[in-house]
Amino acid sequence: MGSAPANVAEMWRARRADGPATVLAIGTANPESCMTRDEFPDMYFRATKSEHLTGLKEKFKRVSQRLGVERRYLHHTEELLAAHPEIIDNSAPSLDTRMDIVKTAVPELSAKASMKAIAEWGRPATDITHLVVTTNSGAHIPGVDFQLISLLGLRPDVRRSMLYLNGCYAGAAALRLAKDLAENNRGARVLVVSAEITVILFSAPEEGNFQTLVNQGLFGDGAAAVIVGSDPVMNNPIERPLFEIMAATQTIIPNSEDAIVMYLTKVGYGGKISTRENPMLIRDNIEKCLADTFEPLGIFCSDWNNMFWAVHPGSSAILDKVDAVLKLKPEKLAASRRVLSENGNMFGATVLFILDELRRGMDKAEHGELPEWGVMTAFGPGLTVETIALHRCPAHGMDKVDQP
Ligand SMILES: CC(C)(COP(=O)(O)OP(=O)(O)OC[C@H]1O[C@@H](n2cnc3c(N)ncnc32)[C@H](O)[C@@H]1OP(=O)(O)O)[C@@H](O)C(=O)NCCC(=O)NCCSC(=O)/C=C/c1ccc(O)cc1
Repeated sequence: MGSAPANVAEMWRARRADGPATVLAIGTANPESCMTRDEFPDMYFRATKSEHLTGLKEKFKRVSQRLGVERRYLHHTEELLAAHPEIIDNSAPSLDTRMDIVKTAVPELSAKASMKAIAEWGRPATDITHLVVTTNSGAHIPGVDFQLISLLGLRPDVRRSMLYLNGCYAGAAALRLAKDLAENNRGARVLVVSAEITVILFSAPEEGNFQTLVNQGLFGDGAAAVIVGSDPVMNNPIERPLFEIMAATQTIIPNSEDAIVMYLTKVGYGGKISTRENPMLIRDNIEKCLADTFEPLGIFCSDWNNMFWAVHPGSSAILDKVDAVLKLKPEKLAASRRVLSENGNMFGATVLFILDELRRGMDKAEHGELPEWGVMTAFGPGLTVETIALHRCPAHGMDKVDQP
């Protein structure tokens, strides 16, 4: 070696960021077509030629009322379903058709959300160093991550991680991965994308199949993009830090492996969601997940109302149980309920929409009302729980750190 080698420990430290991973920008997008809870049953039973199932349609309306979804954006319009009759036939092989649809629809929706995030961030797309993409809608190689390089004009050497089929915890899992990437690679800027097009889950109503009713009343299409990086640049151009990601954990709820099971079949998704048990399993385990995430930070919270909340709204029944066990005031889950009501459950993208909703509160001069510390939590197959400790960034300069 020509020059004296640097101390290995110093070399290692120099490659790592000084500060925690920070959310620097958020963008969201939905398909154009929107259906309200009142409009959807007529379309659904007409498009699937099921209008003779009048009792089931009334039951579907009753179940839909309980799910907490007022409107949803769906890529599968009545016209698209009419053009692909195999999708409405529960016994016809339709996986190829569904995969063809999501192959372009998911990257396009992902790009729409990403462009918004990049525009807000204010730096060129070529400054993105890492890409973490997650979807349950498809399983192509090269995947959505690859398509985004040309759609967004990213560098060909952007380091990509594609997470397929992570269920509803996918968005939080992607954020957890982005945290590690940002903190372990000085100067890294990670684009996180979570996108869902639920045509993969569409099926016609059937007597005795309650699962279908829940699926068709609950899930919606959307994409969210978040830019994560440590040590925000404070000049030329300025980066605007929103939330510091202070801790991120993942755990499995004991004895819950059968609670949500999904798999691809020739007719799209198959599987089972234990609709009665899931709210209870989450209620009984959430406090331990919170303690395991916050206590290593030295935060022992005595009143969870002192935090802001981004809880994945699996359905309103799940939010009700979280509310009850943590004794939360009604406004604490307002962002989760609003996103569920306005978009449906968009799997992994949902918590990122909620984060966007929370920061909009900050932007609307409600900054003082958002507590300094907050929680993101998401649930999915496993049952897997992701829990993230968030620290709201001060509008300018540094807040002193208070215990919640
Ligand atoms: C809306 C539910 C389903 C029912 O609400 P409820 O307040 O308990 O309602 P009721 O007890 O009044 O029941 C309403 C109707 O539904 C019926 N029902 C009530 N549960 C039943 C029942 N399990 N059987 C069959 N009839 C019933 C009940 O009999 C009744 O029928 P009817 O008297 O004719 O009006 C509610 O329990 C609920 O929201 N449960 C939680 C749903 C849930 O687990 N969500 C998790 C979403 S996360 C997720 O699914 C992820 C998916 C995923 C996706 C993609 C991936 O790649 C991976 C994963």
